[in-house]
Amino acid sequence: MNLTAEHLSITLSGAEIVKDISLRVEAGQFVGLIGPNGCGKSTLLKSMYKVIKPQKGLVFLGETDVLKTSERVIAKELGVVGQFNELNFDFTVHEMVMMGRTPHKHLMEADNKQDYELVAAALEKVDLAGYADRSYLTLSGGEKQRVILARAIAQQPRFLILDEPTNHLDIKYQLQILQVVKSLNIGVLAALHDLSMAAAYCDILYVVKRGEVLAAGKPKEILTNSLIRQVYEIDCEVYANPVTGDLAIAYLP
Ligand SMILES: Nc1ncnc2c1ncn2[C@@H]1O[C@H](COP(=O)(O)OP(=O)(O)OP(=O)(O)O)[C@@H](O)[C@H]1O
Repeated sequence: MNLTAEHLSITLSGAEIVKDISLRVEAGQFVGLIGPNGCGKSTLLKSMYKVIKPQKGLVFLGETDVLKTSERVIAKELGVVGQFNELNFDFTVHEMVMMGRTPHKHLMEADNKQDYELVAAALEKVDLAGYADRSYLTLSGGEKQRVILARAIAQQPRFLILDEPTNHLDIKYQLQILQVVKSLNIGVLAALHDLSMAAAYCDILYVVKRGEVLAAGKPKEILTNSLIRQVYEIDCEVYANPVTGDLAIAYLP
């Protein structure tokens, strides 16, 4: 399933945070959104998953007009892993992940065998198989992040939006989470901070600065010394990692 944004503009408290952004993620593609703190990545993503209403523009998930369709209908197709995963009430890890099944069920419909299997499989995927009965509030930041991803996996979405999914994660789980997400083989739009990881996992990158798309394309084609300098105001040298051949970046003093 593909996702498109057409000419999105978002003004918050009088400031134009997202300025006429259009982007497209094809079915099965992993697309990254990169750019400095405060450039508007989360705001753009929130408008695409209906938490913020844009002043202008359209969002389509396949043929569905997202902004005109109910959250419940969208949630059958779209999974979201947001940036902040704090709760006021406590749930067990099992209950948290089971919430991913809600969009597929009628009101008061009991959880069935398939729901239980999907929840167990999702927890297995994020390496939290033994955590089902733990209280969510007692988990570390990285464990919480993986529970939220498990919830999105149990939801069986056809598209996934992720806002800094590797926040809080140590290197093992950063790699694991991106691999798990990639292995789902669904369209993914993810805001990412680590440029080398974004280059390694994303088919296409959109580079955002001050609410505008500065560049878009294949990571190896667009991540140049001059673009990184322009976006992040730092000096660097982009090179091919001699061990892996992947794009690597040396940040210069
Ligand atoms: N409700 C709001 N009212 C006013 N300004 C806001 C509001 N929400 C966000 N902003 C501002 O919009 C800008 C973009 O924020 P956003 O969270 O989208 O950036 P980001 O690119 O995701 O940043 P980061 O990498 O730090 O997560 C920031 O300057 C932020 O302070």
